[in-house]
Amino acid sequence: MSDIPAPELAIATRNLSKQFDRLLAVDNVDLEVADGEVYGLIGPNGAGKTTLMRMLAAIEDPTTGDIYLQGERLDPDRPNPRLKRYLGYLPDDFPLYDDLTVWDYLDYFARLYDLREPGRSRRLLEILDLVQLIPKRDSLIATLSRGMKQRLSLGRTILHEPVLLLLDEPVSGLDPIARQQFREIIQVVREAGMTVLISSHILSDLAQLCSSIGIMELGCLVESTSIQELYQRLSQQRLQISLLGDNLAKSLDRAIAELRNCPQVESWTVGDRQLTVHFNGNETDSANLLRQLIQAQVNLYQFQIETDDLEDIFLQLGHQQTS
Ligand SMILES: Nc1ncnc2c1ncn2[C@@H]1O[C@H](COP(=O)(O)OP(=O)(O)OP(=O)(O)O)[C@@H](O)[C@H]1O
Repeated sequence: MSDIPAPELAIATRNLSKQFDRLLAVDNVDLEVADGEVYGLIGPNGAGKTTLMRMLAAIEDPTTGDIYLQGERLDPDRPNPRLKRYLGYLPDDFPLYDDLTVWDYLDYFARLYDLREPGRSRRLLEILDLVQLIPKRDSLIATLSRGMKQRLSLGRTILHEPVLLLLDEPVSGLDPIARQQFREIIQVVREAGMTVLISSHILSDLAQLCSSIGIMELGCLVESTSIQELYQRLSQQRLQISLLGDNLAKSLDRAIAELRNCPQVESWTVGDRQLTVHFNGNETDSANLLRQLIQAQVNLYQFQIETDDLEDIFLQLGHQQTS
């Protein structure tokens, strides 16, 4: 791809690469993120996600290739102040100043962005409300929990009303409640029209948040597609059939005979009082199979359809390093 990308793409890269000495950290990446998307970037440790984000944030210069933000080329040799204003970048290791209060910290950055009063205080209050930190406005940053600190960092990132957010592992180390709070904020930000590129190893979070997913491996973007398309193409369906202990051997024989006769059954494994069946049928097919099992007097107490989630799909693709 070497065409000029369409302006409705919030991000487009063309043949983007980054070489560190002999290591090609980002290898010829053509990334496209449409306006208004939440795009999840996943991949094993060292795949090149942070390096890619740092180039998009204009912190790292590409070795080769081009970056377009909102259709406009990011020129590494020029300061690009307008493009940088589009962007809010939350790195994975951004320092907070422990002995400032929450308010003073945000106020400091608001001044750097040249926000003037009375708009500045209004914006700070809006941000504190969004990141659920109004009760903490006068607390020292040192006294905040990790989740609060991450929400404060996110608040700092969106102070200047960017249209594109780059979030590098923003939920790592957060507990489930803190992650949920973070997801809620991202939903609000998305509804406000921002485009979000987010990297994470917590794939269940990305599955809930993202409209598209990109998978990086050894510097290459090996998948980039909508989450629906990814599920349609790669998600497998399983039936879990749990058997009662009474007459278990007989039940198992009868169940296996029915599975053999069912054209939608691809294979099965037998566990402890449990059959896991790879099944490619629809709801009617599974209803028919259930009826057959009951008519054959299989002593079952559970018959459940399960579908691969994003983590299953990722592992299935062989990217074993992600937690
Ligand atoms: N400044 C640098 N100098 C030399 N090598 C670097 C530099 N920055 C990154 N790398 C290397 O580039 C590769 C990609 O690193 P990067 O941090 O982009 O991966 P990642 O996908 O973000 O990993 P993680 O999931 O662990 O954060 C790694 O092998 C890393 O060691």
